[in-house]
Amino acid sequence: MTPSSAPQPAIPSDSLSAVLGQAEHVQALVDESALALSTLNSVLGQQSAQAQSQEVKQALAQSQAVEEKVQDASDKLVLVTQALEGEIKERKALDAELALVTQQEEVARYAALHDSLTGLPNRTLFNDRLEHSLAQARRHDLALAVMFLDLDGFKQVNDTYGHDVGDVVLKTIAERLKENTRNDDTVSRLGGDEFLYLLMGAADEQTVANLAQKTIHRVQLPCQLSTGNISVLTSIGISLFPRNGVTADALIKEADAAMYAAKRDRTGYAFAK
Ligand SMILES: Nc1nc2c(ncn2[C@@H]2O[C@H](COP(=O)(O)OP(=O)(O)OP(=O)(O)O)[C@@H](O)[C@H]2O)c(=O)[nH]1
Repeated sequence: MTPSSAPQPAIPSDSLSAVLGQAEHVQALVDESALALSTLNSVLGQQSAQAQSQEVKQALAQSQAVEEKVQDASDKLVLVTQALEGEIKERKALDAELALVTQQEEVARYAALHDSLTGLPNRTLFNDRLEHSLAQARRHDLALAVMFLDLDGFKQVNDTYGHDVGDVVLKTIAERLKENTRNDDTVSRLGGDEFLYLLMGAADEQTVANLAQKTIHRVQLPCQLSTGNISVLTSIGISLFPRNGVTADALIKEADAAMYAAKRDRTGYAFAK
């Protein structure tokens, strides 16, 4: 993911740190040369002016001029190094800001696509995966099924034990549904006590019916809570691609209607007509 709002540094701080290392190395060499020249000049300068030959006087004057230049270069290098250090500090702050923005964008993206209570994919992500799976199913002539789950009498759990206990039950059931899901499949929480299940490559009706039966069984296993064991039942409606619809909306609608029939007739699960 490329964060859009984060400022982008032109040169990474690592590269600048390498340049700073080189500048410090040059600084050390220049300082060394300045010291050597200064020592030499002071030794030469200690001879009395009369004792100095014309050549020595000239060499000394040149050498002193070079010493001044080297010292000047050393002073400038100090300024360059300081500027580089300041730049690196700024770049590091920028890097940290960039990492934070990236992390915040990831958190926001996750939150936008998942249910906050159970951590399951939400309706948006489910729709996205269903659309994608439908495209694959059309292209490769694959079967696909949508199961719509709605817990039975869940309101009673909230009313009897409180909303917090209801939340724990929802999380426990979500965990079981997730464990029951194969890699290609997706289980999502639609909201409230409703879940959607996308089954890829559902070979035949009997296989889907078996999975629905297994899911009903897993959901109704007692949830062991500190307040005692709570069991909830679920009703499941199933729609098949392409028999009951060829779009995501149609398949979910048909599965929803079948779920109501299963709830009404107390059959556990029902296929869309
Ligand atoms: N604890 C908890 N309860 C929720 C949450 N979201 C929705 N509910 C409750 O879940 C219940 C769902 O309503 P219904 O599906 O009509 O309740 P039900 O008793 O299962 O009804 P049937 O499906 O007809 O059996 C309502 O009581 C909501 O208040 C949630 O996040 N946590």
